Amino acid sequence: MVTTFTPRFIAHLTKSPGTALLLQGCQSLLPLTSLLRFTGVFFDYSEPCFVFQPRVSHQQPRPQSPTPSRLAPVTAICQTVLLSGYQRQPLLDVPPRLLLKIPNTAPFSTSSSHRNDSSSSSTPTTRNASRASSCSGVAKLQQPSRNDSGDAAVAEAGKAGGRALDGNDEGDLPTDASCRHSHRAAARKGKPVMPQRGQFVDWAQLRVRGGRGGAGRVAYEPVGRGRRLGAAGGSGGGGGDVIIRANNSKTSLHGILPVLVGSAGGAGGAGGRTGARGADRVLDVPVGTLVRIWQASAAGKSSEAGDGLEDLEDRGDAVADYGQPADQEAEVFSPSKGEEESEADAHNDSDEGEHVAGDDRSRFAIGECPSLPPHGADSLRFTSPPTVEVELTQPGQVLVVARGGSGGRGNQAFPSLAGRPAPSDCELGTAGQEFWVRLETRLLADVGFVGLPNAGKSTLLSAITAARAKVGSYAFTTIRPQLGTILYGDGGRLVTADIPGLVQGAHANRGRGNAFLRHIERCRCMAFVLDLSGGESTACQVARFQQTHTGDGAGGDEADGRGRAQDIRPRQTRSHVAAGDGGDGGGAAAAYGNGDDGGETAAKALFGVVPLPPAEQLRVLQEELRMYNPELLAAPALVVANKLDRCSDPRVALRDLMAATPLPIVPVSAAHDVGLTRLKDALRAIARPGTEGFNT
Ligand SMILES: Nc1nc2c(ncn2[C@@H]2O[C@H](COP(=O)(O)OP(=O)(O)OP(=O)(O)O)[C@@H](O)[C@H]2O)c(=O)[nH]1
Ligand SMILES: [Mg+2]
Repeated sequence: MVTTFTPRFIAHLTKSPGTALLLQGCQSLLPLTSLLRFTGVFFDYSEPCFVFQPRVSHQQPRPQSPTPSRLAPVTAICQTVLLSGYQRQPLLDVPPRLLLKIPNTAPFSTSSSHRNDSSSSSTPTTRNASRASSCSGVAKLQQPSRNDSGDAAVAEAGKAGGRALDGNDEGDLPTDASCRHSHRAAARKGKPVMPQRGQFVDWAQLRVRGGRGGAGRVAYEPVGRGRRLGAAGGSGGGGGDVIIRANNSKTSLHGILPVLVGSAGGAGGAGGRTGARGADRVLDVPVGTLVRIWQASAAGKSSEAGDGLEDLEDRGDAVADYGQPADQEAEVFSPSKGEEESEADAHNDSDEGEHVAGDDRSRFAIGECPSLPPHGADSLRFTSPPTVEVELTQPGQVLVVARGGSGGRGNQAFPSLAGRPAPSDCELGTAGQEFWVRLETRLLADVGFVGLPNAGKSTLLSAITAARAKVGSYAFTTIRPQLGTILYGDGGRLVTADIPGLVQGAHANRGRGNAFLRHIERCRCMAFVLDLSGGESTACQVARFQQTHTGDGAGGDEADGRGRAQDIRPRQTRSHVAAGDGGDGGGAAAAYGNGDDGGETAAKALFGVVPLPPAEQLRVLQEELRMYNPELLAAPALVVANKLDRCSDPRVALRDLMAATPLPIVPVSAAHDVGLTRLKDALRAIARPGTEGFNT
């Protein structure tokens, strides 16, 4: 019996919850890096070893050391991966329950290091050696789920039984510095780290390259007695494109590979045959994904980044033809209604990086970004505005992000002069276009919980759904949106989203507000979660503090926003307030840090806790939404007056709140399970009017 490994299969394995990769000594990290690229999961390259221990589902794993004979196929597998490169999906045939081990005796044999790690002072080899003894363990790999492409948000959340889709703790896109940090931290503790399937990942960045065109052929018409007749060498086929397609069944950008390359075109053949066109590489993304494209102009620099492309293919003369300012819209095509349905069905199983045969190209309505002068900047790694910015708003919309190179001409295409021998010239194919792409998506939920930090949104989500959101008595506990599903007795369900807390000035990206606000745009309705006691709603003070001490706040470029957002979480280990040391907003907000009380004491010491009346909280929130996008306020909404138990005089507080807003108000205590049934009915009534009535 033989188990077949494809990169997609490996990706499935690594996405499956409970799947583990075990790290022990490695012989060569080169195969390792290739495997990792295929899986889309980046581990710290300094980790000394990787063990893949696949097992057949009905059999128990057999913990044992690999024998030399078992080690043999590993090399073959790695070589297959390397040789096939990114051109084709290699098929790796190994016996089941094979323990794959790459001993750590050879030096680091590639110049590639982790993306953005090139500045690190210690070499991978050094770090590798220093940590070689720290890792051990047993790998458990599960068979992938066949139906991995995911359903709509409702189904996804429902399938998970309200399981948290957030990635608060571990497992995220490989390109995030903070994620790498957490990987390292976890790995130091001997824990394998990998993304959890179903996590909501709202952005990804990757490099795309069209496939190289096939080479032309030198051939001649059938010869007789050594005589050369006319030229008959065909031209090479064009390289495959890299295409991004909006897919209704996708809800997250989870598991997107960091590099996508179209297949190379086939070489020309004798008898004037043109080479086959390379297969397209199609990346399915959720509907509503914003695609930003940067020209990969700094070829040398990007190769330093260690993505390994240069090892597999000559860089050639990839011509960047994106030069369009971001405010101009690129042309995107949508399929007709009928096509859309059939497309969705036909590609339900599609995954990131799926190859689509050249013949199928006609089935896609392909939109192309217009050709414009190349951008002049040397490095466009998300430090400058994107050259193209497109939002895929309709299911089935496709965008060609990198065109494949054209095939080289065969000798048949060269002019032959009368009386002269047939031409013996031919051309190589040209390289495909190459770009950096950043994807951003927004979650789709029925109800979004919007509130200041610490208002109790996550507590509420955990109380009314099966999701287990992280709760902390400090601001910015939640830094990524999280989904949960409310299940009703009659079978109804409602997808709710816990949006990270907004601070005053969020519309100007303070406290990474833009990244959070854009999720609210995709919520059908809103529940403003207010702290009825007002005591812990220190967000406004945080913003004020940041403004005073940094002049800038915690906002900033979204490309590094995630790292900052992590920074602005309190540092639990700090025992005193580090006021005023923040070079940026993150440092300032870290001033909250104070282990036991979650920073409350520190906040009080800094600001003096002036309870923020619920009506004022609501005003701040609505103002931020209005400044960000006035249309948001038109969405159906209600007010959740949380922390009823903490309020000294709830009647007065509620009366004041009712005087301040016409919105329905539902008093609850999420922590003490008070008023939650009523809240669920109220949420249903605004999200699905007519299905349930309620009174406030
Ligand atoms: N007494 C009381 N405390 C509550 C209630 N709801 C939440 N809390 C507490 O309030 C604190 C903040 O709760 P979270 O759910 O983390 O607040 P959040 O709005 O998600 O905060 P961010 O993620 O920072 O935006 C925690 O200490 C909770 O235990 C409640 O109904 N009563
Ligand atoms: Mg929270």
